[in-house]
Amino acid sequence: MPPKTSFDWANVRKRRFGVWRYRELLPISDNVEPVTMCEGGTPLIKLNRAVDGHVYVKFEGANPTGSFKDRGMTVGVTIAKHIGVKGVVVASTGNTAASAAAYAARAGLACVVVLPRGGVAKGKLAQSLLHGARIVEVDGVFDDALEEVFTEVVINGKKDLYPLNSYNPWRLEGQKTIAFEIVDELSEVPDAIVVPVGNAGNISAIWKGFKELYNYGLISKLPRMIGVQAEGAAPLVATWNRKSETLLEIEKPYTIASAIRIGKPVNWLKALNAVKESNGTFIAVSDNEILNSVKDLAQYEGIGVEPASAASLAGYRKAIDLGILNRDDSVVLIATGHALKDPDTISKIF
Ligand SMILES: Cc1ncc(COP(=O)(O)O)c(C=O)c1O
Ligand SMILES: N[C@@H](CCOP(=O)(O)O)C(=O)O
Repeated sequence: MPPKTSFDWANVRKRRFGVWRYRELLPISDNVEPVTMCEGGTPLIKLNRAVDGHVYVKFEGANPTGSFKDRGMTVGVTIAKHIGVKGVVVASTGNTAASAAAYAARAGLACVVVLPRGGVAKGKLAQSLLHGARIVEVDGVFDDALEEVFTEVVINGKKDLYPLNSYNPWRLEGQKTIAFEIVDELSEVPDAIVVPVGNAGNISAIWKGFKELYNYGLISKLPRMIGVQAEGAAPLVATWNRKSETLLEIEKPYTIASAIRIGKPVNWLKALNAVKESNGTFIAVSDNEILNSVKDLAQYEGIGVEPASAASLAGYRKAIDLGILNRDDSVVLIATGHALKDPDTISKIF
């Protein structure tokens, strides 16, 4: 017998479509007021021309700051405000920073963003500035920025700044609602979910969401989780392919998709478990395949995404070629961020 929950699809569907529709499945008591901007409730768009078959894009670029990070931030910043911290801190390739800055502003909290110098797309940097974050730049890549947050804030215990990268479990609680929305809208579970992977929080969170629905008896099957990384920044693909029990880190990750230019994903073990338990896999795609997918989503479907987001379409195509997925499988591709985030890279396509 599955455990009991007061959650009921018919009831929750009376509420606005978005993260807080699923409040019964978020571990936050009713008396806590959310810091929200109506995040989530993003479009699930069936692809007509870029690929054949039953393939949908979950367009997370439609969130308030233009990426899926807002789902995690609404919950994380709600908790930060509730526990009474002065501010929040994140390391970021740009989207986490933009989202943290916006939600902190809304909550009246300070925000410090630690960024890899020269490694953040223009649109994202502008968002952090716009929302009043304090920007600290470090030499190196995202992993060095996260190390800085770990040593300065977590290890040295600067208690007035609350860390909000995706090792913070509240972030994943918000992001798991992607799974709830997919089931809510399709009224069934797709055969596979294809997710671009960087720090590996999102794939872990989405799997957590599906498993919760399953464990509560609200769905009767689980999807396969397919994680996609860029060839030059694919520590999880290497770890998976070589069946390593420790993470095979990449010291100098590089890909044109700066959002997933990450060599030491903090959620690597959760992500490996998600893929293993779901009978999924990790796939590497080239920068060219990513850029072609950006163009195809834009020009065949009208969907404008930043490069990292298009890794899901590139990964889907590769999964079909390799026989990992069939053309008649129903598949949801997570398109993680909006095209306007990274105009410079996109203009290089043409
Ligand atoms: C646009 C975009 N796509 C994908 C990812 C990867 O998500 P995750 O770090 O949760 O694996 C990120 C951030 O890391 C991102 O900003
Ligand atoms: N691409 C991410 C990297 C950090 O991810 P997080 O989910 O751990 O915050 C970003 O936008 O910074």
